[in-house]
Amino acid sequence: MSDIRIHISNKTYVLAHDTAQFHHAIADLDFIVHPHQFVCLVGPSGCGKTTLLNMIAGLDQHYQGRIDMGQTDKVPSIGYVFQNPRLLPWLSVRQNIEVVFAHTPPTRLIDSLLDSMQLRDAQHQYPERLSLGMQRRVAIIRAFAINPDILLMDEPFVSLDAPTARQVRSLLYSLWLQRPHTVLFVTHDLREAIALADRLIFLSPSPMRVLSDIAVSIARDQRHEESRIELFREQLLQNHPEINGLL
Ligand SMILES: Nc1ncnc2c1ncn2[C@@H]1O[C@H](COP(=O)(O)OP(=O)(O)OP(=O)(O)O)[C@@H](O)[C@H]1O
Repeated sequence: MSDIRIHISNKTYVLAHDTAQFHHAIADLDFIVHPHQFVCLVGPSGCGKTTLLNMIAGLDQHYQGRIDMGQTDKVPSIGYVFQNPRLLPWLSVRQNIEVVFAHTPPTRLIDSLLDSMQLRDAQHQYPERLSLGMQRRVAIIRAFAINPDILLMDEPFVSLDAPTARQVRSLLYSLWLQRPHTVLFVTHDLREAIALADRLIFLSPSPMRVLSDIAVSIARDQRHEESRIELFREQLLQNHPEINGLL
């Protein structure tokens, strides 16, 4: 696995109600993601974060620029956890995970992921019986199960209550430590970003570009300490006036 290079020189949306007008979503966005890095993208609502993830996932190809996954011999595999867990209601938890495999699903891997996300007992339940936090955990397992070259996560804990968000975040973090993947994780929550990331990329309002690219220096085994996270956050806001008022 090599670096992922993202250079978007221009992304515009033509407006549906008036095709002569357009919205300039992204301009000169440039950054590199190193293998197995956990990168959080932080920016104001509507700045273009989901647009960028969709472009990386290949769901939106209408832009000028280049996204280079560094692989010429095979199409990179991409895991995508959307804001909405997008589970199929007629399939059980386990079947919702197995559905991503074209051939025989890897039983032991799925068992291990269900254990990591504390969902083994719920594996035969259907989505309507699950809490939102459980549904989000299933979506995370489904994305990890294919062992993707890059894992895209679009505010996966949005609209969870604070204790549930903390629980799912901590499960995700432990899973990622066991199986370190390259992650691009979108969030509005600066404390969440600091608790998870190797690197924080702050994005401007549209047209979106990189405002700051900051390494998180807190040791991995101290990320559960809220006082460490808060201290880092305060220093960050003090030392980087450009990100004040962004969120
Ligand atoms: N299909 C579309 N047509 C026109 N404009 C669009 C379209 N999709 C998104 N936009 C606009 O592009 C901008 C970026 O949207 P996007 O959803 O990528 O932002 P975001 O940063 O992910 O927002 P949020 O944090 O609120 O989820 C917004 O102004 C949005 O209205």
